[in-house]
Order: sequence, then structure tokens, then C-alpha cells
Amino acid sequence: MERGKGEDKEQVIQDGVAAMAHCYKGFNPTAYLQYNYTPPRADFSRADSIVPWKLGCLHRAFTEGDVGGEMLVDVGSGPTLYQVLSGCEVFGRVVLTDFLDVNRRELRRWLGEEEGSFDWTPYLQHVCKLEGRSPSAWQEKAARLRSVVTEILPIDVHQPSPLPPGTLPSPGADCLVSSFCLESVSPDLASFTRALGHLSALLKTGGHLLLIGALGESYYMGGPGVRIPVVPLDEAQVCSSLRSSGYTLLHLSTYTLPPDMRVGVDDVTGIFFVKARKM
Ligand SMILES: Nc1ncnc2c1ncn2[C@@H]1O[C@@H](CSCCNC[C@@H]2Cc3ccc([N+](=O)[O-])cc3CN2)[C@@H](O)[C@H]1O
Repeated sequence: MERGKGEDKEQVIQDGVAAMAHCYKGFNPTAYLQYNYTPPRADFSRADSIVPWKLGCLHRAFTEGDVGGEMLVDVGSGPTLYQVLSGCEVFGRVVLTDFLDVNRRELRRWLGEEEGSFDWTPYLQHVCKLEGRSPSAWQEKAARLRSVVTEILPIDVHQPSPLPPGTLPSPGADCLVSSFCLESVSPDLASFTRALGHLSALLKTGGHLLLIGALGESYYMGGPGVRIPVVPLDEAQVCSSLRSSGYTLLHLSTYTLPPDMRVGVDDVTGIFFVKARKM
């Protein structure tokens, strides 16, 4: 029997998603952290370093007074925690999520204070300074973060329901944050936009989305010899995808990588920070 055009389209979508999942089989959290979350990309002595810029955007977004509630969900956490260091002071319940068990295990290592976990101390100290606290309050912040992270769950943004059933209260989360995930897991722009729509289903009406992503990136190294394709985005495409997924854009800022931040682990040219609201 002849397959309908809709079935063929759906099959193409599923094939693209499956191919992306296959790319992630070799993802290496330790290498990824080394590539992106150590100097020069995480150099707290440089005003033009990438991580201080990201932490500043997140601090402002979480503390300017309009974001609040009980539950924050971080979509596609990877092995990183920096994206919730400001939000953990605002929300009583923080849910971390990732597609890969290796990343969920890396997060549990730090949260469980296990030997050999990644050292987030400089990040904690920097965010304490942004909050007008002494950097020595970093241990209090670490304890706060450990106290509010209630779950570390599997997620697949290509599913209409990306999280396990029953994870969220019925209205949805009060706020979502997602950093460098959607463009790195979507085979094409249409898939990126669909994933944004799936995230909307996790968020209550009136809730906020804080989205950090790469501009102009076509690949990145997820480990030695692990080259992962990325949807190259520009600002206009990001704004259009947000609009067509039912978000109202509240703020967009961008960062252009200085030459010495281009260290060969990807071809990213810039970074966007979006604050949006589900209306
Ligand atoms: N279907 C899925 N649903 C949800 N998450 C999924 C799915 N598949 C994989 N994942 C999950 O999503 C992944 C998130 S890490 C994605 C990395 N993004 C690209 C990388 C990041 C980066 C960082 C810093 C800087 N910089 O300039 O400082 C630049 C760049 C640009 N390159 C990974 O955790 C995977 O496990």
C-alpha cells in the first residue's frame, strides 16, 4: 500500500532525530567540560571571556524581578551546572535533565560531593560576587544548590512530551532554562523550532524561558574524534522560531567570540541570550 506524504515526512523527521541520537553515543563529559568550561572560555580574570558573559546574563534575568515561582527546569543540562547558579536562589525546586546517562551521572557526582567531580568553585564565587556577596559565600551557594536540586531526569526535546509523565505539576514549570542544547541536538531548523514548541508544553502560561545558544555553529567536538553537527542559527531565525512556538521575546543579547576564544572545538562565531515568555 502506498505511504501517504505525511507518513513519509514523519519518517524523515524520525530518521533525522535518530541520526542525531547516534551522534551522541561518543559524547565525553570530561572532555566537553575541558573544551568549554576552563580558560580561555572560562577565564574570570577577563571581562571578554564567554562564561562571565553568560553568568552575567543569567544573573540579570533571574534577579530583575519578573521571574519567580516554585519550579525551575533546566533542559539539556549536559554535565554543567553554571546555568542554574543564579536560579537556585529564586526557586525552591530545580530539576536538571539530560538525554545521556553519562551526563546525569556527572551531575550526580558533583551534587553528591564525590571525588574527582568538576570543580565549579570559581563559578560559584563569581556568581556570589554578582549577587553582592563575598566570594567566600560560595560554600553557602553550593549548599543551596544541592538543597534545591530535587531530580536529575532523562529528557528528549524531540518528543511532544520531553519529560517522563508526572514530572511536572499540571500548569507546568514556572521557568525553563536551556543552554546550548536545542541547536546541537536538532537535525535542521524545522526540528529546532519543533523542539522549542515541545518545551513550551513544559512551561506554564506566563512562565519564562531563558535560552542560551550558539550562533553560526555547524559542528562541535563532543569528545576526542566525536564531531557533532549543529544547526547554524542567526538572530533572525532564533526570533522567528520563538515567535512561531508561542513565545514573546522580552530580551535578546549577543556575544561575538574574540579570536582567541575560537579554540578549535567548534566553529561557533557568537552566542545569543534570550529571555522570553509563554503567553
Ligand atoms: N534529544 C535530546 N533532547 C535533550 N537533550 C539532548 C538530546 N540529545 C542530546 N542531548 C543533550 O544535549 C547536549 C547539550 S551539550 C550541547 C553542546 N552544544 C554545543 C557546544 C556548547 C558550547 C559551550 C560553550 C561555548 N563557548 O563559546 O563558550 C560554545 C559552545 C558551542 N558548542 C548533551 O548534553 C546531550 O546529552
